[in-house]
Amino acid sequence: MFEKMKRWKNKEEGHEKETILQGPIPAHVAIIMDGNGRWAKKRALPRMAGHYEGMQTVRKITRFANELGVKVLTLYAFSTENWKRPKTEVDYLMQLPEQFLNTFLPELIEENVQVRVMGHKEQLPSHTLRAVNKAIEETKQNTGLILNFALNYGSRAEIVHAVQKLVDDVQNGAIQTSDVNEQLFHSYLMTNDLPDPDLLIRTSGEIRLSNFMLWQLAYTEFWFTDILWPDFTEQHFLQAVHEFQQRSRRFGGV
Ligand SMILES: CCc1cc(N2CCCCCC2)n2ncc(-c3ccc(F)cc3)c2n1
Repeated sequence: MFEKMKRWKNKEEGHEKETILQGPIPAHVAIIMDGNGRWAKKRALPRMAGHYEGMQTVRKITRFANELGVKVLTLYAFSTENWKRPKTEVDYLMQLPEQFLNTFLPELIEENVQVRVMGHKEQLPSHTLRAVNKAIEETKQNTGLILNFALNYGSRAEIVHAVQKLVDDVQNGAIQTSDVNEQLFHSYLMTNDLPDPDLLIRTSGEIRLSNFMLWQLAYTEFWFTDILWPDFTEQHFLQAVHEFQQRSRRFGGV
């Protein structure tokens, strides 16, 4: 009876962190942080207010994932397609890394978090690049959670760039065509020293990958939620990890 009541409580009120910690914790969690504009629109606020609130959720979920023992947290912060947004919005977005790091870098260092950025950094505004490079440099010795921001990132561009480098290496004799396999190809990707994501979370009800980590997500468990990113909480994160723990993962086997 007690166990039934406890299961009912977990189902009704969410999952206890202690219960989740008894099961496998996904080593690499990737999140497509969607719904910031819609969150603002629902409140008759400018879109930038949704991005600002979404940034607060980044801090909250980073702390919590680190507490849970997640090893890598990859956050899709800006896609190569986002440049098409209005200039005022892009300009606002491009100052968020500085705003986030100016506020939270001391806390990230305190919590032993290592900041990384994957994407085509060379196209970022110099002020943005300066801020992220400073954070990368100041946290590169940290051994806790790897906080990996996908910034000006597009998976198809990543794959094409990997093929170009691989073809160059075959042509200059660094490798043979017969050497090429999935493991070697992975070494040419931006995530070459990271494990593939075990769990992908996408918020705001969109059910698509949006050109995100197309190679790396081949065996990843997907968890989609209607929750808008600014409203995403530790409890939602626990729910996603709980569902991850419930799924038998077969990697294509039986
Ligand atoms: C450049 C676009 C962008 C957008 C953004 N949003 C807006 C869209 C998604 C929701 C989260 C808030 N955040 N939040 C943190 C960063 C960030 C990036 C790199 C870094 F080293 C430190 C922080 C961020 N970057």
